[in-house]
Amino acid sequence: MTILITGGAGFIGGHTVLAFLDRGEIPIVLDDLSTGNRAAIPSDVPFFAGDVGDTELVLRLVQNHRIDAILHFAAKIVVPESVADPLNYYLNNTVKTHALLQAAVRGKVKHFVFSSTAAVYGNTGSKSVSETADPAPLSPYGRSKLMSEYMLVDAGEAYDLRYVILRYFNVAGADPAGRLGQSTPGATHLIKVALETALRRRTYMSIYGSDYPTPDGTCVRDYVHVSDLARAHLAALDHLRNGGESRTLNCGYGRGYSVREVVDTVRNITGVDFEIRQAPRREGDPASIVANSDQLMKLGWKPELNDLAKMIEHAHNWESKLIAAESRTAIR
Ligand SMILES: NC(=O)c1ccc[n+]([C@@H]2O[C@H](COP(=O)([O-])OP(=O)(O)OC[C@H]3O[C@@H](n4cnc5c(N)ncnc54)[C@H](O)[C@@H]3O)[C@@H](O)[C@H]2O)c1
Ligand SMILES: O=c1ccn([C@@H]2O[C@H](COP(=O)(O)OP(=O)(O)O[C@H]3O[C@H](CO)[C@H](O)[C@H](O)[C@H]3O)[C@@H](O)[C@H]2O)c(=O)[nH]1
Repeated sequence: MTILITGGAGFIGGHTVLAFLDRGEIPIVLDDLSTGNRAAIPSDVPFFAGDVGDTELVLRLVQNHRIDAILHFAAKIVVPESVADPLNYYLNNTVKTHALLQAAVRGKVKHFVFSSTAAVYGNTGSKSVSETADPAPLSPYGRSKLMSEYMLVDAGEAYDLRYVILRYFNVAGADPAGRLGQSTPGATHLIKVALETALRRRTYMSIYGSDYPTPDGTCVRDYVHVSDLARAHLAALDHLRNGGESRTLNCGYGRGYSVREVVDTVRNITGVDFEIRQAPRREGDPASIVANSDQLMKLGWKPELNDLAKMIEHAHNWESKLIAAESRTAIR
C-alpha cells in the first residue's frame, strides 16, 4: 500500500516526504507547485503536478497506486493574505478539501491525516491550550481549516475512513542534515523573515505590535521544529494503521517565545545586528498561543529537536545554502 502526500513540494510536506523515505517508505506526491518547489522532491518519489480539487485525478492516483492513506498538506497558509482575499482561501483550503475527501471516500482510502493549525483556537490567553478548548479562529485562514476539520469529522462518522487531525503550532527550522528547508519566495514567517534580514536579503524587518498583553508586549508563539513535526505524521499514520481511532491532536512543544525573543536569538546565532522597526499590529494575530501536546505524546510522538536556538541554526544553514546556490547560478 502507498501513501499520497498532497502539498509534498512544500515546506512541511517536503520534510514529511523525507521522514517517510528515512524509514524506507516511498510515498507519491500531488502538488500544483503554487508555492511548492519541484526540487524539494527526491528523484525516487513519484511526483504528479495537479490540483487536490481535481477529484478525477485524485481518484485515478488512488486506484493506480493502491493508496491506503492520504496526508493532506496542500493549502494556502498566510493569515494576512486570507484576510485580504478570504474567498480564495475558502476555495483552496475548504472547497478543494471537500473534493479531495470525496475522491478518498470513492476510492475507499482508509486513513487520512490532515494538516490543521493552532489558528483554529484564536485568542487562548497565556496558558497552554489543549484539544478540548473551543475553537474560535480570528482569521479566514483559521476558519477555512476549521471547516475542513468539521467535514473530516463528519466523513469519519459516516464512511469507512479514520483520520488524525494534527493542529500544528508555529513550524520552523530545517532538515538537520541540510537536505531541505523553507524555500517559498516571499515567505512571511517570522524566523524566515528575520534570517533573510540578517543575511541582507532585506534591509530591515518589522515587529507587528508591541502592545499585546504579553510579558514584553509582542506576540507569543510555540515554535516546533519541522523535522519533529514530520515525525508526528509517522506516529499518526502508524496509529491509524494499527487500528487506532480517529483523533484531533495538537503539535507543539508547550513553551512560548515572544517575537522579540525570537529576533534576539536570530541576532545571537547569526552575529548580525540587523534593523528592526516597530509596526502596528497585524490583522488576525492572536496575542499568545502555546500547545499542550500531551495527547500526541501518548500516541508515540517523541520530540527530539525542542530547542529554539537549534531550530534557528538549522534554518540559518538552509538560508545560507539557498543564497550560495543563487550566487552560483548568477555567476554561470
Ligand atoms: N507553516 C506553518 O507554520 C503551519 C502551521 C500550521 C499549519 N500549517 C499547515 O501545514 C500545511 C503545509 O504548510 P507549509 O508551511 O508546508 O506551506 P507551503 O506553502 O510550503 O506548502 C503548501 C504546498 O501545497 C501546495 N498546494 C497549495 N494548494 C494546492 C492545491 N490546490 N493543489 C495542490 N497543491 C497545492 C503548494 O504548492 C505547496 O507545495 C498547510 O496545510 C498549512 O495550513 C502550517
Ligand atoms: O515579519 C514579521 C513576521 C511575523 N511577525 C510576528 O511573528 C508572529 C508569528 O508570525 P508568523 O507569520 O511566523 O506565524 P503566524 O503565527 O501568523 O501563523 C503561523 O502559525 C499559525 C499557527 O499558530 C498558522 O498555522 C499559520 O499557517 C502560520 O503561518 C506573529 O505575531 C507576527 O505578527 C512579525 O512581527 N514580523
